[in-house]
Amino acid sequence: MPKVTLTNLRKSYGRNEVVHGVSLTIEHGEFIVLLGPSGCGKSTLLRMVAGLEGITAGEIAIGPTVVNKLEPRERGCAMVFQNYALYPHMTVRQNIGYSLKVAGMSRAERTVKVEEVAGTLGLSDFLDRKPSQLSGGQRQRVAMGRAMIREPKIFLYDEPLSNLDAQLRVAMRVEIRKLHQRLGTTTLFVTHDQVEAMTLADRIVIMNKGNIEQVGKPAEVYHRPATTYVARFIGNPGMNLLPAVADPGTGIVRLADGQVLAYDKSRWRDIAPGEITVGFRAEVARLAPGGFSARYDFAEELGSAQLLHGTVAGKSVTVQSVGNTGLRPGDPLPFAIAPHELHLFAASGQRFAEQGRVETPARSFTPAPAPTYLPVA
Ligand SMILES: Nc1ncnc2c1ncn2[C@@H]1O[C@H](COP(=O)(O)OP(=O)(O)OP(=O)(O)O)[C@@H](O)[C@H]1O
Repeated sequence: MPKVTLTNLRKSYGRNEVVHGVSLTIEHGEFIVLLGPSGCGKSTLLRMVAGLEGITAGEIAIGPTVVNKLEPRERGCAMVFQNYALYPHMTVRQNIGYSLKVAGMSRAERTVKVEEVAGTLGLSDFLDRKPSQLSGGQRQRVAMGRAMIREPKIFLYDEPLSNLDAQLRVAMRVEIRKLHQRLGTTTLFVTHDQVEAMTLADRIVIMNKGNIEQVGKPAEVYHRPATTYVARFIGNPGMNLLPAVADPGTGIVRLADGQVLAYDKSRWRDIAPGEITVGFRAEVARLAPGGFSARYDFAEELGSAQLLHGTVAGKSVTVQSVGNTGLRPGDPLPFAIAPHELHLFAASGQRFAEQGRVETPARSFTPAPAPTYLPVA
């Protein structure tokens, strides 16, 4: 499986530049997710790799070959679209086998290959149905089968799960991940859904207005967001971000309402005194009387926990709690945050530099005690 190298890739429509010089290497066999809000240029980037859009400047290489001038079919990519793009008058068998037929493969050979791919995707019982007789998830599997049968060097997915209901999306996510484990095909997957990105990707590329904001493993972008944009975009809810004034001498930050938070002074480098943004995740705040305090607004029930929404220094904050708090709107919402859980960003939105190597926090894991069995009498 080849690697894909994008070098300083630009795209303009008329005078409007929508991709501003993107460079990215997708390693051999890697699953990369392009993530960003609507209009950030992720589909354009994918379509440029596929050859469906021309490029304005820069270079795309698949393996050692620069493919800028190659036709889509010469690039070895197979694309799966959001709307499936199946032929409605053809059966599942014909849809999956169509590219082999066009390539002149015999009927007998085609039958073997189509049945093999259909088996992999759990479609064996539907081969003689038309797309209109299938569920959304089954149609999407046919679309994947059509891509797979060409044995592409690269899979390109453009929001393939957007038209599916929530449960089916989760099921298809698992199938796509398993398929990737089995085939190891280099994959570029576009989505605006950060949960999809976190669960599927080897590495996530977070895009903002035609630029790459951060590239990293899911845990990296979650635990060490490079900018406030990433901090807000990744995680559900996104990171709490509050404007503050830093005092690097004492290692505290002061919010607009005068409340202070202490950060880990030994960790952060080059914190200039003055305005910064301080961030923390909802799940690291502990409800604690006498701690830092917000005004309680309302709660969201998640089943396993509650998200408590409040206001501090005129900004919204969200903290997680387990169990019923009995709080009423307007009550104080007191909580504490350990200094090492705070993230510090410059006024520009860039994360401040940290000392040495900072590991992604490891979750402690305590094995369950071995079960004890009563002797059978
Ligand atoms: N054919 C076109 N002509 C002019 N502008 C275009 C064209 N295609 C896309 N754009 C613009 O390029 C920008 C990037 O579009 P793109 O479709 O890549 O975004 P996206 O991140 O994939 O968004 P979405 O999730 O909504 O598909 C947008 O501002 C869009 O309006």
